[in-house]
Amino acid sequence: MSSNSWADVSESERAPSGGGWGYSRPSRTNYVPPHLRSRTPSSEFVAPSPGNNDRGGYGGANSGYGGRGQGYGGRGSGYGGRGGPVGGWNARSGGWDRRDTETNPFGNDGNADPAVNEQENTVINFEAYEDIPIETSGDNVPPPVNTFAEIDLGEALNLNIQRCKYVKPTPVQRNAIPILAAGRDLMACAQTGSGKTAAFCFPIISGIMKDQHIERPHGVRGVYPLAVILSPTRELACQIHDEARKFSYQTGVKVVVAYGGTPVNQQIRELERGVDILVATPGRLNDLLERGRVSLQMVRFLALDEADRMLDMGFEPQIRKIVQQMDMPPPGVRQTMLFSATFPREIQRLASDFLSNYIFLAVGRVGSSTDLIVQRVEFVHDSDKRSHLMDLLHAQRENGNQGKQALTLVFVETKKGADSLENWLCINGFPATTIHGDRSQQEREVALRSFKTGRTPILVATDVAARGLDIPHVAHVVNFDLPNDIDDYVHRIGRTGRAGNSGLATAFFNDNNTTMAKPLAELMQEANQEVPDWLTRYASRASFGGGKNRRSGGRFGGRDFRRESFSRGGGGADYYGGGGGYGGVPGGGYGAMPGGYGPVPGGGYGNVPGGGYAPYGRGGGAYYGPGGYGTVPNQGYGPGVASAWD
Ligand SMILES: Nc1ncnc2c1ncn2[C@@H]1O[C@H](COP(=O)(O)OP(=O)(O)OP(=O)(O)O)[C@@H](O)[C@H]1O
Repeated sequence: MSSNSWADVSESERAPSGGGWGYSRPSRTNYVPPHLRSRTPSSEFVAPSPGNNDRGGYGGANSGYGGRGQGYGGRGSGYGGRGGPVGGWNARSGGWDRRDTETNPFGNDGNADPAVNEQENTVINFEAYEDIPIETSGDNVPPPVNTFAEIDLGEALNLNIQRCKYVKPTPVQRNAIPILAAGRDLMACAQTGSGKTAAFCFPIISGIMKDQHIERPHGVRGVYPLAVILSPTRELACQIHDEARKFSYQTGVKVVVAYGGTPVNQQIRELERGVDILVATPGRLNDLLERGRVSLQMVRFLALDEADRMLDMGFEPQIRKIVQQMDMPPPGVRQTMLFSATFPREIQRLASDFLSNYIFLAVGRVGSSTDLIVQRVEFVHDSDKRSHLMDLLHAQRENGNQGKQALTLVFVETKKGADSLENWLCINGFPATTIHGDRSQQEREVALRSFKTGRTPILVATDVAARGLDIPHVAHVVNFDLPNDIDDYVHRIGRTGRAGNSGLATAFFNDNNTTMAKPLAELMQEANQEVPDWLTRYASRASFGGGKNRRSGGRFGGRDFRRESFSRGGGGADYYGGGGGYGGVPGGGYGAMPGGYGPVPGGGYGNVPGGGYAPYGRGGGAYYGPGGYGTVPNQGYGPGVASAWD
């Protein structure tokens, strides 16, 4: 395969000014870093508005869109469009070289010296990613790469990739990075835990590194990030910030995070020390914009992580405000990238407002869960849920599956329910903590740390922890209360089974969840999971079939909505690929389990021939026997096999 260096980008895609990404490249002396700028006596930065175009706004004479001197779209030296960057590498030594003082984000494991880290990342099971169906649609899609080396990311970033022990790109990285590196907009859908964060961070960081002399407006106060990454939750924003700091270590690219629930002035001070990449939650970013402390006029890269959530009803107005009503360059000038594991069709349609001539990428079946997660669903009445959970936890404990190496994440519907369940678990000898929207940010952060370190190996959470969080050793996700939306279920269970590892997800289902029966049964079937007969029966009852199944078409999965809108069955390969797929679980999948679950007559755990989930059936053997979960070749939790329960 030919290399996909940025130097290969076609002439027509390049910025008209010939200046890399179309940025002005004034002499270094013009550049004033924010921390110096804020010290100069100057007028206050005013966030541009339609009636205020004289500074920084669209059409302004000096720095606005269409401005002739230095502005976006300006002739000669303007921010005149996008394209693959050209020109040499840069560690951003002009302006704010902070490499000497930068703390090492790799910490003690660290390994700031990549030579120490030559060993392959043994955590990721790359076999699990072979044969994964991939679909791209859009014009002139850049070809995928097989190695990071094929992409011209820059030496400093390559060293950090080594420090992270990423040896090979994951499928979403193989496909998304060349697309983004070529300057294209992207809507990318890839399964939970498959490495989407790096897929959008790498091109952003290397894109910024490529620009030697980005000129930010000076003489006015304000902070001018070059990239904005938005995340729906504070914890996820922090996690992306931590990751991005590792990736940008010693590159001179500065990453700052801003999120609610913490003092805004502290964040403003941090921002004023300089920012290239701003990771933020929408509420806090709007606050900063309204205060006139941040300007988006220099933004070249916009990434929405969990993009479907960001454009869902709750967040959409805030996102529109940030992206369309402030001073952010429009689509086509900035580069926009949307990532999620789920992309309902109506959200895709909405999202297309933010994109320009974009490529749609689906890695795996859109909105599907990964085969790496064993999914079980049990019929449990509300009144029995606690004792049922207790049974599961006792079983784990008896099998030695607890503590730091086997964390359990329990999802509930309400904040009150979370507190009450946490309390009950603690009273009953299971150290637990909780995270939900009624807790202070400090409490949330303490809880998450306590869970990650295994001090409290059970975390009871609302949906605030459903998306994006990458917590090693989450071995079991329990949907104590099922969500009302199948996509939320996909994200919740995706807290386990990450980066090629196996995981277990158990859902408690009862008559309150009938609308979920059909989408849940379909999802499980798609992921090669054993669907209990009783669930199939629920799913087949017409009155229960509706559900909040937002998936497109008659077929489970969904795809680029443009294809569905514009072609009727004719064009395009079908990427669903059938069978096989992600986990490649041999032998009919996990626990080809005769007998049923729960209330099914003649079924239930205890009746699983040859096995049974201790303490329900202590026979050992085929399924959840003592000594480990299952005997699925390569992937299972059987004795002697590296197990998520170790
Ligand atoms: N190329 C790689 N090699 C090894 N490990 C990787 C690679 N890329 C990512 N990872 C690791 O895989 C894990 C999952 O990555 P990440 O959190 O980006 O997943 P995601 O696709 O964003 O998941 P979600 O949909 O839940 O947000 C992380 O621990 C990350 O460090």
